[in-house]
Amino acid sequence: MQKYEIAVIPGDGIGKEVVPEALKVLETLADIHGGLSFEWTPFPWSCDYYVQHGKMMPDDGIQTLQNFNAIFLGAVGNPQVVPDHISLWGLLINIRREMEQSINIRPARYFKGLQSPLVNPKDFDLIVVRENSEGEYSEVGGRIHKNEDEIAIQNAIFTRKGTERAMRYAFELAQKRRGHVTSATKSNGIVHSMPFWDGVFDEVKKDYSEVETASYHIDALAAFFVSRPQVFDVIVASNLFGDILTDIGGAIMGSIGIAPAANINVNGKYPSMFEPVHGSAPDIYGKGIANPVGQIWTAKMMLDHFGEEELGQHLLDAMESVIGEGIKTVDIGGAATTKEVTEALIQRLKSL
Ligand SMILES: NC(=O)c1ccc[n+]([C@@H]2O[C@H](COP(=O)([O-])OP(=O)(O)OC[C@H]3O[C@@H](n4cnc5c(N)ncnc54)[C@H](O)[C@@H]3O)[C@@H](O)[C@H]2O)c1
Ligand SMILES: O=C(O)C[C@@H](O)C(=O)O
Ligand SMILES: [K+]
Ligand SMILES: [Mn+2]
Repeated sequence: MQKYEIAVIPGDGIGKEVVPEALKVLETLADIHGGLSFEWTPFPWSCDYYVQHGKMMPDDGIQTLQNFNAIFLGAVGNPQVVPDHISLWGLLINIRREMEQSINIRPARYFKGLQSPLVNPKDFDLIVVRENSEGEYSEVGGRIHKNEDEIAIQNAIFTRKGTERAMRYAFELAQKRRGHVTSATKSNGIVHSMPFWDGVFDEVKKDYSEVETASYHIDALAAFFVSRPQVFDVIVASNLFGDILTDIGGAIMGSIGIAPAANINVNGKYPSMFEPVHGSAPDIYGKGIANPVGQIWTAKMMLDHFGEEELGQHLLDAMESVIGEGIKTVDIGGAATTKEVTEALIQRLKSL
């Protein structure tokens, strides 16, 4: 019996609604498989935890998480209670950095049965490799003076190691896919880091001569995600550019509530973390209507990471089948609740 020990952090808002649903689905898959099991260890780290303890997670939180095979997280953020930069950096970004989850992979693809807002959605199937540990996300800088003299300085950090690591990951992924990598740049406007980014890309691509490449400024690329997503295979992007592109990826599929993600530790020192692209969605929290598909597809990425690809494929097939029948939440044009979607999916998994 293969056992996977998973740290579960539902977090805030709809994270608390969709994570339990995804766990039910994973339990069903374990039963179907017969040879694997999950042991869930929940952690209440969140904005509620912050209100009680003055921090998002305990000081030894990272050490605690080290003992698991993976971390399964919902979403972080409740801006009415804790400023977003405090909650994000106190939990999500803290884990990404401390646990050296330097790559964030985020697929988007045309999904049967989903109503894409694109008038003519071609059969797109792309994956964004987002640099996840540096770039525009940096605590280097500060604020000085007050009022009209106030100054805010925010430095971006681009290391050769981190940049090359993201790019090599993208090229190796492309070798297993359709053999194309697009670089997201902005070297016309950002005069130091982005010409550097382009230079590293030009060097790295020489090692993957069979992979085709393209490079677009992020503004044009964002527009191409809308106007012709089908031309892309793998896209490599800095932390911020990747963040923005992947919300667009969700939107063109039909809803950001569907988009999955995996924060990958590539050096094997720490577990990886699985959490969907979307946030805590305070505007719909508590109504029971959050789309669980992003969290459930994220569970599929965790199964793939464990090498349980067949089980992951079974889950994806069942998801497509349920959505195709119109059992879906309001954000993608249906009327089902979070729980109704999950229940239908579980029935489908058992019957397929
Ligand atoms: N990875 C994360 O944990 C993460 C990601 C993004 C935002 N956040 C945080 O979440 C909070 C809200 O941020 P935001 O509003 O910018 O982004 P968001 O992703 O939470 O919501 C954006 C929009 O998408 C909708 N949406 C998101 N997920 C959905 C789902 N599963 N089903 C149906 N609709 C869904 C929301 O209702 C909202 O209208 C903030 O505190 C922010 O910092 C956290
Ligand atoms: O900015 C972030 O990385 C948080 C969130 O928007 C995400 O995409 O995970
Ligand atoms: K999330
Ligand atoms: Mn984001």
